[in-house]
Amino acid sequence: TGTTRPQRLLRAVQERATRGDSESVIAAIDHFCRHQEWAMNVGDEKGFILDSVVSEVSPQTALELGTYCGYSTVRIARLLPPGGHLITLEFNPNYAAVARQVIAWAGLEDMVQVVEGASGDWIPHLREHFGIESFDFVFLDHWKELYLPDIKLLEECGLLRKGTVLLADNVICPGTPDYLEYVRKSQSYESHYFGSHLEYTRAEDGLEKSVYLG
Ligand SMILES: Nc1ncc2ncn(CCCCCNC(=O)c3cc(-c4ccc(F)cc4)cc(O)c3O)c2n1
Ligand SMILES: [Mg+2]
Repeated sequence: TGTTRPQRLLRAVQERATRGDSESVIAAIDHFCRHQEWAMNVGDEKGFILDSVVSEVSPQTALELGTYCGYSTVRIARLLPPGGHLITLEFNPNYAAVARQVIAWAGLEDMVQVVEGASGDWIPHLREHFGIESFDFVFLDHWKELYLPDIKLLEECGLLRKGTVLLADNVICPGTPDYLEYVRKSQSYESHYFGSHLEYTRAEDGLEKSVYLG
């Protein structure tokens, strides 16, 4: 019994961040992970790269696979253009419950939909359930071995369009070798690697940005 790490992270947000101020929520989580307990958020260094890609794409429709505590959800949602909307899939109901509260503390609940369940089960139903034609932006941060099957599923379901930008976390650590090989070799993608570090550590990691060419 006792609290879980996500619950302790949420308490740090509620104690340190200002309601409605997404920057203070991001700072509170980074402070908690750097000075109290490491957690698998994309973090501030890779988060800066995520911010620049989201700002460049300025997506009306965005999908995140793997919400965890909602840190990257807040980073993305705070940069969406007017009318923009983010759907984030989370497998673990405890993580989803914490993420909803973190997103609400940041005042971003109107732009975000946290959906509980497995990516593979939900992707085929996103169009009918949420009226999504296709995604402008997809952030991959869930089970590393599901990155490749899930983008193939997104392709098959017609949820990617010419120019859709995929951004994948952890392509070095823990690593997603089959995904990397696929997007770098496929004629359907234009890929670029952004070198960085595993969140809150000096270990090597990075983000792979892949534009779907149709
Ligand atoms: N199917 C489905 N659909 C939807 C879903 N939503 C969540 N899940 C389950 C995903 C569970 C968490 C995924 N994330 C990671 O595992 C992760 C790990 C590290 C890491 C850990 C230890 C180290 F020593 C070094 C690096 C760092 C990261 O940045 C990571 O993102 C889903 N599954
Ligand atoms: Mg990650």
